[in-house]
Amino acid sequence: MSGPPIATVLDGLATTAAGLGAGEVAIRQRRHGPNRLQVHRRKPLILQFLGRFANPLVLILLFASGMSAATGNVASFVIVTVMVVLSITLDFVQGLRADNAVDALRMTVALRAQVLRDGGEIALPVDQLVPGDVVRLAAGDLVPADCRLIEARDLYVDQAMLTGESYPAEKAVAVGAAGTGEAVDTVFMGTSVISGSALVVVCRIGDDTAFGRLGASLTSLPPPTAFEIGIRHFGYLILQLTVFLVLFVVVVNVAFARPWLESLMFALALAVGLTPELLPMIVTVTLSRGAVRLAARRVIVKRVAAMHNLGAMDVLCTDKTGTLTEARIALVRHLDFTGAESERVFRLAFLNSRFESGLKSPLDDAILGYRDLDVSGWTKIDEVPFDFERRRVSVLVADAEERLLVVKGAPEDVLRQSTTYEGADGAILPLDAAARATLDAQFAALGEDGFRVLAIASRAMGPEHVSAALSDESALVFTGWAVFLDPPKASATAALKALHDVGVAVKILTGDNERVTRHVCGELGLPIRDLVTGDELQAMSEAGLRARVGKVDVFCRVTPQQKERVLLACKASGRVVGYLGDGINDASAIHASDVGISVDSGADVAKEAADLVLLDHDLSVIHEAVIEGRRTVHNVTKYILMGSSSNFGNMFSMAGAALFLPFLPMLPTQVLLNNLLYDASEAGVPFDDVEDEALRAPVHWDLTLIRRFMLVLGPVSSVFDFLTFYALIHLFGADEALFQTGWFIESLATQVLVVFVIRTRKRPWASRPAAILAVLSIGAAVIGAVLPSTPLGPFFGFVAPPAGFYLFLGVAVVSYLTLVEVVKQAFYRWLAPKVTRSWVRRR
Ligand SMILES: Nc1ncnc2c1ncn2[C@@H]1O[C@H](COP(=O)(O)OP(=O)(O)OP(=O)(O)O)[C@@H](O)[C@H]1O
Ligand SMILES: [Mg+2]
Repeated sequence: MSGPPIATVLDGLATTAAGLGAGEVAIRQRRHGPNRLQVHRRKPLILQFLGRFANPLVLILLFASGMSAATGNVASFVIVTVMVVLSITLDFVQGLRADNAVDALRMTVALRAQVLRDGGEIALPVDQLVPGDVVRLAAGDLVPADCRLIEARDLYVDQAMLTGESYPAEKAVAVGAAGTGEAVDTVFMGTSVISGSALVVVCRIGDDTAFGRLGASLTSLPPPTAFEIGIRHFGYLILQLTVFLVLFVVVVNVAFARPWLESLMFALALAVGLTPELLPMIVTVTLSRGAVRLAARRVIVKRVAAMHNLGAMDVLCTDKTGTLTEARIALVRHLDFTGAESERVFRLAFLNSRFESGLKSPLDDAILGYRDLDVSGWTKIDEVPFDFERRRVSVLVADAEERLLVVKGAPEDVLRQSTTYEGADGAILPLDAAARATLDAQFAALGEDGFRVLAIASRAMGPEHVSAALSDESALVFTGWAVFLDPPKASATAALKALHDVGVAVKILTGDNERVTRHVCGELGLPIRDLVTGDELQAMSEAGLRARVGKVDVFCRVTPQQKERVLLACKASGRVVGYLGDGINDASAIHASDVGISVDSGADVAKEAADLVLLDHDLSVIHEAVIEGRRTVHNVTKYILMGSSSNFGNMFSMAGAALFLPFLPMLPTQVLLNNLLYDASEAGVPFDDVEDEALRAPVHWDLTLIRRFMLVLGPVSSVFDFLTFYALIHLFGADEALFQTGWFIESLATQVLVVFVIRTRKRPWASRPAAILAVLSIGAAVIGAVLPSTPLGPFFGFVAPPAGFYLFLGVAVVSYLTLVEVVKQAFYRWLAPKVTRSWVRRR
């Protein structure tokens, strides 16, 4: 890793064990700035705004209108410019407000570090760290900056993010100054603590870190969701149509030897009209609105794009502790081989939990919280930290008389390493088949009653034994059971039912054993069709797992890797899969899922990998999040269906009209005004309501549906346009200006008001639109109808239409909407594709 050696950077950073004082922190904050990466900072607002103009269509349009200004048509230039600026501003302001809202929410779940300052220890958002801060690291933490170790115990970090090495790297305080190199006593930003603990001093922050200097290359964006890909494909579809229409119009006009500049501007205005330029804004605003609504339920959406996957999610995998059970685990018994309460068992369990320095689990908290014990006579010599493969933890401790390796862990795993047991009066007896059978029966009985159990074992060590290793965890003496109660959560049953009712299947992926899990499921009324254990999983082929995974409701005694494997198999079988978990052992599964969910109190690595963070560890809010996700997909789809049917039909007929009319069917500025009013009316779509029926099942983005909708309803709109042409010319004897005016009014009214039909699959009157959408849509239609008769009219080249025209307009609009309604009903009954599972996001 490049950059100045950390030792040099450290010079002059006088740090005491008390941490920095407030005054010093302020000075350093001013000098070094926030501990944040450049790539995560936003561009200045003005650049963001100007960036919106860097759209080829807009540029050509501005250029062309500049040309026409040069040839005398200044009004057109002014109108085009104002319209472009207005439209971009509408988009920009709405989008910005949405982004700000989401950012503010994200801040509330920002990662925090345990920092020593002013003699105390506090949790601070990591961006407030300065060089010289003293930070405490524990298993599951993300390293917040480049730091040098002051103290470390069995510290292993995952540096794959920086070095690509997938195996854990051991870190230790360097002994002596020489020859340390940079890596062994240094931990880097972006890496994570796998096990052990440390006290470190911050040396480099933000862009000065090794991670920061690698720049944007590493902090690559997550792969797009299927919804994002779908939207992109929709963009391509529109682009093809646009190119086709523009070329068509230009060729026709050139063939008829019409004024080329005006023809070009007309073609460009059509292109602008066709482009769903509001789409990004609609998507952003819809998502952020969803995120804000969820925040009220104390669910923070970290990555808004995941909302769509949430709407499509049909399987939710979850861990057990804290989600399905109360997080408050209690130690209730400490039993010896005979099944009697034993002080010795408690003392060993207590020693183990007390001296264990790695990952503290709720089980440790339960042991330490049970009763205080004086262990001042004991010193800790070494430890073999807990990991989720071994499922046990050992500490090597000594007092005046003896030196002991104390082991506690999952009964299966501890018993496998035990050869003897402590009998009633402290006698060490061989763990023969009969004794094992007794223990198995005890363990089974406790599990049957829903108790979680850890086995406690020990091994006497000689004084020459100064460190503990994995190989010491053998020939153990089984001592007894620590028995815990982890009662099911009262609210979980209702939460599970709510999810089931809206088409989300729940699977449990737990590191705990089968009996306890069955017991919890029984209490919660969760049926188990099929159950697979980690050992069975190990023997299963990928294809075998994929075929079976759909019916398996519970996976137990699974390792973190197996959790991830189950998730990937589930995804590969065509499901959109969420994962809810809070531990280090859940991080890779969260990462592999379509919707990763964690809790605020969870491990850093789990929070970091998650798309959603729950402020309360509560399953019931997931149901609401799912509904919110579905709502966003529905509202974005509405906008797209609007744009691709009615708006598309209008632009299409305009291009067609250019064929046989001796003049332009609408002036370029009128086309742009039409488009602006249409856009303004659509700005209400993100706020629209979605009927309950549409929220009852997972929703999938479906380009086939959109394409068919376009092909069926686009022509319906065109038929009406041509009827209007006919009426204007033959009923009202329209000249150029009246024709353009009449068609402006009619096309705007139809394409804006059709939202009331398209927004629902039900009858329009059976589903009420949001007030804002109704006001904007009706407002746009009315403005369009009235504007030509106002003093502003002539400015746009309009004339006041005769009274009879408005009668015609009323009839035309009503019959158009009726026809669309009839076609819509037929479409959803016969033509719409049945729900496909084609859009599963793959990472
Ligand atoms: N601190 C500990 N000391 C000893 N053994 C432990 C400790 N924590 C966990 N274990 C063992 O490891 C097993 C798996 O851990 P844990 O239950 O936390 O996994 P999990 O997958 O997160 O489960 P859950 O779904 O209940 O959250 C436990 O059932 C227990 O046997
Ligand atoms: Mg867990």
